[in-house]
Amino acid sequence: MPKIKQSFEPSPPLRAEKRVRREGEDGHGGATTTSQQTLFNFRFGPSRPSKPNGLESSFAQKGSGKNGGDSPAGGERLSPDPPPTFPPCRSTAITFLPVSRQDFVKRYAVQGLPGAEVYYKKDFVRPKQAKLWLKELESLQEWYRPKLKVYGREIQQSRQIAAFSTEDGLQLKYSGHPVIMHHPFPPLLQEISEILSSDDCLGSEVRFNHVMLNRYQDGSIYIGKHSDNLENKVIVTLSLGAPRSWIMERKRPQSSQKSVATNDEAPKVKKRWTLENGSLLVMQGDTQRNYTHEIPKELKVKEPRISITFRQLVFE
Ligand SMILES: O=C(O)CCC(=O)C(=O)O
Ligand SMILES: [Fe+2]
Repeated sequence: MPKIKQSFEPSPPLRAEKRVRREGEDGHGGATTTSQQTLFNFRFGPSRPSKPNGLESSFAQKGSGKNGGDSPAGGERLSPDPPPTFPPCRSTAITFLPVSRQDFVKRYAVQGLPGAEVYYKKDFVRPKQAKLWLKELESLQEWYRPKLKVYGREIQQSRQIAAFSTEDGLQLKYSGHPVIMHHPFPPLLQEISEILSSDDCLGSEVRFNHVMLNRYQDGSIYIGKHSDNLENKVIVTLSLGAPRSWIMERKRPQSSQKSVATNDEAPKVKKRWTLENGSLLVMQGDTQRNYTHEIPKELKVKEPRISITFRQLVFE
């Protein structure tokens, strides 16, 4: 694959490109252009720093041609490059690391949220591509509305969800109920996950073992103020469809954490912005510990939205 220097616009991932062609022909939006530039917008910055902790990237190895394909000096090349190999430990013991690309974190850090580590890129995927992905995800068979127990009564959640993991046996509770977890990721989610975990994007050290989808039929469907479990070390949300408001609010400090000098509580911190169609949001670090988030009701919104939340679920 030819490498374009000074640019972080990756070559089109082959499968993603084929997929768009096929869907254009199917009439879902009719976009038949296959140029990467019209679909994705991963340009994060001018330079790619070296990988943190000296980790070797399995993605970087793919195109390096170093896996046995190099011939000895002056020697004849006897066999074609073998298929790429991966470090043997990767399939069983995956290392999870947060997003650390300096070009990304500097450029997309959300200001004004002390004690949180949040990044937002408004135009991660072209709006047309985001709509195509929304359509494809809507046809998944795994959507369901969990039943929740509220004051002893069973009610059905209005928001549809679908959950997937990379490994069998990953269990999760959702409002006290076991989540119906499927594995592996469906092809589209696997493709997007690989795009995110690439050196052209968030970095090959940023990997995911769980994805939770949320479907908001319209603005009457919402998600109340909450924090996700601390096991969610990194959550990367791709928003598809209707733009929706997003509110983050600092949790009230415990009384013991009040300023001793003034006995004042820490000032309220609340921030609201819109998660656009095709946008990318990253939450990591102490964000869940210190902040709640929510998507409020907005009755003026008439279109559906799907959020894909790629997660690093790590139980310590
Ligand atoms: O839909 C979203 O963007 C947020 C979903 C969310 O907060 C969650 O699934 O925990
Ligand atoms: Fe959440």
